Amino acid sequence: MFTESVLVFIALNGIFAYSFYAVLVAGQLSLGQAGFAGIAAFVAATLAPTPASWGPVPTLIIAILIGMVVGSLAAVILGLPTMRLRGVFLAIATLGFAEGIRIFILNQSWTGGAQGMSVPKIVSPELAWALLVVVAYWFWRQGRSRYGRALEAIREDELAARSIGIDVGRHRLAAFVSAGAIAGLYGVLWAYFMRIIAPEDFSFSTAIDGLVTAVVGGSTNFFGPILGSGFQTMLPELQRAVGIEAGWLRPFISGLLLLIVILYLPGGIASLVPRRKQKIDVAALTAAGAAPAAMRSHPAKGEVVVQLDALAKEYGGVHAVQGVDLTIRSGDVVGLIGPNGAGKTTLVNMISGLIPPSSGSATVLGVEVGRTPVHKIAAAGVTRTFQHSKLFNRLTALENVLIGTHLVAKPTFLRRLIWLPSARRDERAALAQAARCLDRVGLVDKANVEAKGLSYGDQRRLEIARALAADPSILILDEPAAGMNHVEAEALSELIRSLANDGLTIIFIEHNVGMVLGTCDHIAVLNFGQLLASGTPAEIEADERVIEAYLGAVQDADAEPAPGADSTSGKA
Ligand SMILES: Nc1ncnc2c1ncn2[C@@H]1O[C@H](COP(=O)(O)OP(=O)(O)OP(=O)(O)O)[C@@H](O)[C@H]1O
Repeated sequence: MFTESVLVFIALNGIFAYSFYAVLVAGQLSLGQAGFAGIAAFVAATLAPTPASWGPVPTLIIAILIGMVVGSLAAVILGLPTMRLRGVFLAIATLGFAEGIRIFILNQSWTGGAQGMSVPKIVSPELAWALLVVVAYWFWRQGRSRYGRALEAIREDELAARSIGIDVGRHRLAAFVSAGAIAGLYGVLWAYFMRIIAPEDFSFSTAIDGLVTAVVGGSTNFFGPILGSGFQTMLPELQRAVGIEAGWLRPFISGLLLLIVILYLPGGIASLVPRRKQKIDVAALTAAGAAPAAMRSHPAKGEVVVQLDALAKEYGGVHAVQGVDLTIRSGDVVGLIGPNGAGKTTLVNMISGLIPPSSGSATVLGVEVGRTPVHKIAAAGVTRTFQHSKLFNRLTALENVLIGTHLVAKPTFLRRLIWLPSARRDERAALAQAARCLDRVGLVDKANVEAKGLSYGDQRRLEIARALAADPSILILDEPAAGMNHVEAEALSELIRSLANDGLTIIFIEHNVGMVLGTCDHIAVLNFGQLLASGTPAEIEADERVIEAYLGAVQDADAEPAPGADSTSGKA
């Protein structure tokens, strides 16, 4: 059953599946890999020397290098214009590209057209498996590196990843290029094993086979593609061994399996293999006080950190924010209050760079927002939480916060590949930073719990810990006390004050007026998108316009709770 070709095919299909895995880990669905493999195989087979002149192994090494470079270049050419596409749109665009390549190869004389090209056979099972192990090793080491975590964050929630400071476009392109390089490697190995290559070897069905292998094997575990390939390649062999000839059986079982995996086993076959969960003794880590990650410098107390001038945002005819002038100074706790729909979230979305203003200007930590991408504003020192929690739900609390250290942690992937002790030190420093932040919000004992398993109040605190992990100068909290009980809200208020005492500037939206009055140095009141009033809590409490537009309504609601008028939690 394990003939030479079965062994080689398991390895080759595994390598090809890794080229899908490379982008699936970042949540991208690409079908361009067959095109990358095809162009790489034909170019390498044309340009590489013959075994007669250079010997078989050097010939193959040169062909592999050419193939990987060609595959990467093809991925860059396709990736640059398509990296903004998501889901099925990316799949269609990449599929179109791959088909274009196949037709191009089909119509060239140097490729032999439909007849294809003959190539010397050099690849042996040992060699194919050695290369599969190298590729698997690459993804194993990638997994728990800063780069690997960033890809995971992008897959789980792209917006949250951006607000943590991850350059999503660059990471997605990097993942795409690695997919191109590995597809190129596959193309060359295929060519130098099969003796003859034809454009049909790199068709749509080849891409689908690779994708199915990666998905069935599992795209959240580095050994998934090997399991998927073993399963997919062995299926027809098993069929033959038990004497079933039906040719439709393999595609039928593959299709069925794909359906089962998508519906019931999102982690693929790999998720059935029991895995040692990375349980981390956070308490020990916090106590040991490992070397801190590279922290940044912060503005001096009282320095202007946010300057809004005539800031406005329009949605069609809706003036969500109109002509807001506001100055925020370093170390202050600033509360944003106002009725539902007053424009509070729109305002903080502009400050954090999530949406550009329609007019006016906003300078945040010296950066002009509107022209600056979110991750650069995060890099300048602004992190945030969201009105509707944007945690990475399938990851543990600690993993969530660890991703939050992206901006202050050092890149470790390449050093992890060669086991440099400095990479381990930097990973521990990032872990210690994450542990400290969990400790700060009182979640150390929940470090190893998945985010989706936490209570609502804990999820809110976890989002704060994740935002703190980047060592920001400005922390924006959008309704942090929503869903918290009285005691939890009080603890949160204390946390906010203690963070401000450490020099952090905090801007927070909250409907719990008592908490806002008791926590803030300054309060800005928005009404119908305009700044109704701004001042100290005492000034705001005594302001007739504020009482009329907002505080009066909140007090009435407190006296007689009515549906939809929740003064303590607001809407989540
Ligand atoms: N993407 C959008 N498209 C169209 N209108 C929007 C959009 N986002 C916000 N708005 C509108 O802008 C106005 C301000 O909304 P915003 O969410 O900023 O208010 P808010 O004060 O945060 O309200 P809440 O307290 O309910 O969260 C509302 O009328 C809202 O419907």
